[in-house]
Amino acid sequence: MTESAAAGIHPQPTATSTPLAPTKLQVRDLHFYYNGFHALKGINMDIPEKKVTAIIGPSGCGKSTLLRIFNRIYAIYPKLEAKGEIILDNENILDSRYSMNKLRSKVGMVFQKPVPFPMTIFENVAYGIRHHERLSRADMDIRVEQALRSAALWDEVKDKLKQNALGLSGGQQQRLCIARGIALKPEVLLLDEPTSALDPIATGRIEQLVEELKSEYTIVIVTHNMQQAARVSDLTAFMYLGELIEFDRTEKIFTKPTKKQTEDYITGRFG
Ligand SMILES: Nc1ncnc2c1ncn2[C@@H]1O[C@H](COP(=O)(O)OP(=O)(O)OP(=O)(O)O)[C@@H](O)[C@H]1O
Repeated sequence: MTESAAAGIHPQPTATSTPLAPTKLQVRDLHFYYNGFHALKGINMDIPEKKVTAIIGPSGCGKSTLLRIFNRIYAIYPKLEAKGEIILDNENILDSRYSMNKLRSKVGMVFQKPVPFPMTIFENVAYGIRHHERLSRADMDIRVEQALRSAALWDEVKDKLKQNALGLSGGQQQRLCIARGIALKPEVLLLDEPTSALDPIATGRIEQLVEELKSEYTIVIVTHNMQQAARVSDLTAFMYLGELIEFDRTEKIFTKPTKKQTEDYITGRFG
């Protein structure tokens, strides 16, 4: 074993790159089937800790499918099947014995459209925490405030915590959903096109937030927006027809991609 492998630092699956950080999620020969349809074909990638990894590619290439496997959302549907391994902290999260509760506490997810619960701003954040932990009233107040501060929303909502969350703007709702995810203190945060329903100002705030959050969380973001991938991510994965075509440092993907398909996509020749 090499010294870096022994230290848990795995090279990215491209010949030229050197690892940015220890690996947090190791994807090994991952295949995914929707009722027999082969949607992901032998994906291998090492996602580094406390960095932002973007997944890009044309519609239908499997970006969201891959992201959702990281917290096993598919497991609730009987005809969906994943094969291969995803190692998180030395354990295979695809193993049916791996506890879903544990996975939910380690891996948080934020969806494309913000979907606050129809309850107060405070309760939106507190709800998930209550499911996992018993906290005193005072401790809960602190946790909710911390989460809202981390999501850069506290100053805007601190005087209206008892108001219904549905009264917030779209951008505020999305930051509330991020606060809800952060409140459980996950290690990995999955963002599925988190700004596609937002205006440019709200998008800018979320991008800034992603930049701030990466000091504490391993972030994986799916985006249709290549400029966004270039702005926020350290590494970019380009997918096409269920395969991982190229995965490297973002700067390299956008300036000197190795594969022709990547180049064609980033220069707008297809997709
Ligand atoms: N529930 C499903 N049942 C059957 N096939 C599905 C299902 N969801 C996705 N697929 C198929 O799997 C493939 C990958 O879909 P996925 O949603 O992961 O792509 P994507 O890259 O995220 O696309 P988009 O950018 O349009 O969101 C596509 O061919 C899609 O039609």
